[in-house]
Amino acid sequence: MRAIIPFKKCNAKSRLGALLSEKEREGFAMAMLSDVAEALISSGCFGAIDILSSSIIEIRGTNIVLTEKGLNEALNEYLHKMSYHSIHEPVLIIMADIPLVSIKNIKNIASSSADIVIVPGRMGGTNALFIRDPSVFHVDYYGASFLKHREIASTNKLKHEVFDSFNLSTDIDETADLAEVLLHGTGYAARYLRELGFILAENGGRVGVKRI
Ligand SMILES: Nc1nc2c(ncn2[C@@H]2O[C@H](COP(=O)(O)OP(=O)(O)OP(=O)(O)O)[C@@H](O)[C@H]2O)c(=O)[nH]1
Ligand SMILES: C[C@H](OP(=O)(O)O)C(=O)O
Repeated sequence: MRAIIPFKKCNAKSRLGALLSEKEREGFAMAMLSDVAEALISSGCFGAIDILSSSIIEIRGTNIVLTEKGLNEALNEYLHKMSYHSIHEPVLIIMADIPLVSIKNIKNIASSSADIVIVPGRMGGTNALFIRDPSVFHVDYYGASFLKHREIASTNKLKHEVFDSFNLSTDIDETADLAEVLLHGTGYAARYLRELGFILAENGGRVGVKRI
């Protein structure tokens, strides 16, 4: 089985622009990517971990596949190339912005008997996708991609499962999401935010963050 992480480094996490400079957003995106890569490596489930990006990135135990294409185009080209080269191997596509992911989460997905495992992100996204046979599936991210991926699986008559997990559904997109990293994170991303001076703060009854 192989893992694929799409990763945008240039102007990464633009929705966090109110609190973090461009350089800090890139650093934070790299820290989250490192957490995801570490969980994948430690799970021992993958023969290869490929990062699809337009930037040259070095993370121990991973390969970089350079591409200038957008998210969907890059991933679908990757899947298509696997079929073209007769590589019949399941893949796990996993986003780089889910730093709470655990080794157990990865092992649970990898042990599923379904053809497709869809891990929803909050507000309609797809945070991870296990695809047993990449020749019969394509991705369609953005918008309500969770619904689109479920539809693609149904149309292709593939047995699919929805994976329910707090860690995996927590993608870090907006300012409020940073609180989840400080509350639950134990890795690079949580450390990065703390080093920048982020702490938890009361925010009208809910927990938010502030920078000191
Ligand atoms: N290779 C590649 N990966 C991408 C691209 N756009 C987003 N990604 C990755 O896809 C995943 C989900 O993307 P988003 O949540 O939109 O992250 P983002 O684009 O850094 O954040 P925003 O700028 O706030 O939209 C993350 O792992 C990103 O690094 C792209 O154009 N190419
Ligand atoms: C790429 C997109 O990510 P979001 O913008 O929902 O974090 C999705 O999951 O379809």
